[in-house]
Amino acid sequence: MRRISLLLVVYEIFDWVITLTSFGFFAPSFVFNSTQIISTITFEEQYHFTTSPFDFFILLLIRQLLIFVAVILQIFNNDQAVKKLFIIVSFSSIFTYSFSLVKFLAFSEDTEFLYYPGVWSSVGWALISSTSLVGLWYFILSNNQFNYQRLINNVTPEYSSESENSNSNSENVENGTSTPPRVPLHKHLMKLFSYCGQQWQWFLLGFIFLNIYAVARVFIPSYTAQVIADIVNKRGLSALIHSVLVLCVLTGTSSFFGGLRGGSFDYATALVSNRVRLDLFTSLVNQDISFFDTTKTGETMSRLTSDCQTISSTVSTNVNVFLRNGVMLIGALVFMFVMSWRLAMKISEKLQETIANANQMAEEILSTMRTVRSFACEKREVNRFHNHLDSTLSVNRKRAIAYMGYTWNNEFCDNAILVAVLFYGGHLVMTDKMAKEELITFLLYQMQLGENLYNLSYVISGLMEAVGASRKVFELMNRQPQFALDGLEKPIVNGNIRFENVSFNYPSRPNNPVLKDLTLNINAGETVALVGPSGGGKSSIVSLIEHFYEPNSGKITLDNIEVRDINHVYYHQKIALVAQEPILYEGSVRHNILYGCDFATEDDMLKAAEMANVHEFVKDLEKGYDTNCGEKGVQMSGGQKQRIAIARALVRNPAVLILDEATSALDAESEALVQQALNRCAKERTVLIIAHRLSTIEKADKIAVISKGTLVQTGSHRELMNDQEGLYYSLVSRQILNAKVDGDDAM
Ligand SMILES: Nc1ncnc2c1ncn2[C@@H]1O[C@H](COP(=O)(O)OP(=O)(O)OP(=O)(O)O)[C@@H](O)[C@H]1O
Repeated sequence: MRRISLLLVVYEIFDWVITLTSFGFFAPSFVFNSTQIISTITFEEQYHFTTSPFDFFILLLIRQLLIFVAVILQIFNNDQAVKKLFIIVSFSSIFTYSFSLVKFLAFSEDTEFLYYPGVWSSVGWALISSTSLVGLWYFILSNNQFNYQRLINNVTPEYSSESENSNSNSENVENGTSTPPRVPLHKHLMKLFSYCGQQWQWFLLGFIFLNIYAVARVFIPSYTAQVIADIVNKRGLSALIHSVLVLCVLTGTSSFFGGLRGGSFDYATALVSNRVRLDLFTSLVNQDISFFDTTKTGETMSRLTSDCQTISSTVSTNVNVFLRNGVMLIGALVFMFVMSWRLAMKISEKLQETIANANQMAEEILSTMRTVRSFACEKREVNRFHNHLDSTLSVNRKRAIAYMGYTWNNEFCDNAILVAVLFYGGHLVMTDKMAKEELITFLLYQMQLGENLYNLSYVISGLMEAVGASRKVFELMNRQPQFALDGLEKPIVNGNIRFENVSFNYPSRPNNPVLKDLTLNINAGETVALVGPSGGGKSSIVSLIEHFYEPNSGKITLDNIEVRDINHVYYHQKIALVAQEPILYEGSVRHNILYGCDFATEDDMLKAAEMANVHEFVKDLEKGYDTNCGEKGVQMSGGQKQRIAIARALVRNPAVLILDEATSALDAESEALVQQALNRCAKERTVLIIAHRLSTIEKADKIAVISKGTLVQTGSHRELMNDQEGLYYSLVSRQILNAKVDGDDAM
């Protein structure tokens, strides 16, 4: 509040001093005459529109009155009135701007006035103050979040700031993260432009072409007027040909360089787009796994595709348009449309959000079409998608209304100036104070000015659209993972894994302890089976060994070195996981086996494939190891996928192999093949298996029974079966361990 008041006082002092001092310079010299000020504001001299600067005094009083009312409203916190006043402020600024130009034209009726410093400073200050008043208002609004939010919410009622905040807060509480502070607009813009800055060579080249283009364009109205005047005044063919030729050269030059400019900026846009996408993708793949537990894939995809496209194309296009117009018109009516920008920004933010929701839903449904079809839910899903599209449409409707108001504003400004110039210019021509061609030239420049103003305001709203689209993108880009993968150690690994008093809960469920003070030792070379009731925490132990999460307390070590201190890439060469549902990528069998293992040779690959029983089926395929696995491995059977996944784990010759119910989804024959592969590779390394099949468990050197996040029993099958009171015994006898087995494999 203090800052705003100080700013207003400074502005008021400036306004008074410059406006009144200008009156003291209403003479063809730089000599200051204070009596001139008195005589102007007290009407001592007779008022005449073309000679008296008294109008500027009236404009000053209007501005001062508006500021006074603004301060009072601020004091009384009357946000509704603040909002309404802004419309008056905008119109007063548009009026001041238009009026000052007309007044300047009036002064210039007598060319002597053009030598009055007071004329220039009065008109100049009126133009500056008309824009700065809106700027000042913007400052007041942006310092008053509550007012601003209310203002926005009046336009998009279904997105009330309260519900928005509460939603994001509850989401964040779930995520276990705090709400990221909203990045100020200027920082946001700086970041946006820094992306353009990285491609400065292309923008510079475009800018050079642009300057040549602009210089040629600036002369076109003048020579167009010349051609019209030649025709109207019947100056003869040679004069006409001369003017037309000059016009041809000018238009040719401007078109040629205009094209080069366009091409350069277009290429720069593509480069910006690449950079933004790459940075976002890099940030995403470096996030901790808990981020992916709570973030919807469709939404992230939408950020990566449509949002990034909006950012790069709008920013670059606008840099292009802005430069083009800025070169042709310096100092413009930019701040006039502050509200339109803010609206454009907010609406675009909402729009991207609704699009992301619709995309997310569509992706989820299209990738699970079998389930949808088997439950005959097509119609239901179409309706759901329709609802999402409706929300997008409703935001689009708001945008259309905002755009309408914004166009009215622009058109009004443009046409008001045109009518004023026509009226006054017509009067000058009729009274022989101006030549016809001068008026035509003036009008053509005036139209160009209008077009430039229009384009500039378009730039601003476009930029705000980019800001809206980029908020979430930058939020994701700037998101710091909850823990860094910055370990440096590269020890020689034997494969001893220890959990020491480990407690853990998932960040998305802070109040749900998963592991409680768990201590577990897995010796190097041992095969250990984790068993226990569903939800007991077995897979969570694996996730912690994989370093997907960090424990809340306690230590997890590999050969006595904390997992977090070991180099991330090195660690995952030594520890390999075959997950319950093996994930294959689009690409050849070879590509999938060698995934993330650049150091392995073709021989290593073949050895791993043989050990995992992959070779046996690949050799019969027409393209062998070059056979495509299809998206997510759809072109492979379950057993084949599983075996390729095992080969992928083995190719890095890991010291620790983790198998998460790796054979549970297979039929007996495939299972036998996979099992054979596993038995083969269990030698010479530590193996940790989460298994429900007794046949697998029995063979383990040690069985760890995990229940409700604690280790309740350890020992060999025989030892554990001796304890008839123990959980293991009851699990086995209740046949829970072999619940997923179809008969003969069971105990
Ligand atoms: N990504 C996750 N985010 C939040 N909670 C989770 C997550 N994964 C598992 N949980 C919860 O953690 C607890 C332990 O789950 P975990 O998968 O480790 O059990 P499990 O012993 O492997 O079970 P099962 O034998 O059924 O696979 C459960 O209550 C589960 O709901």
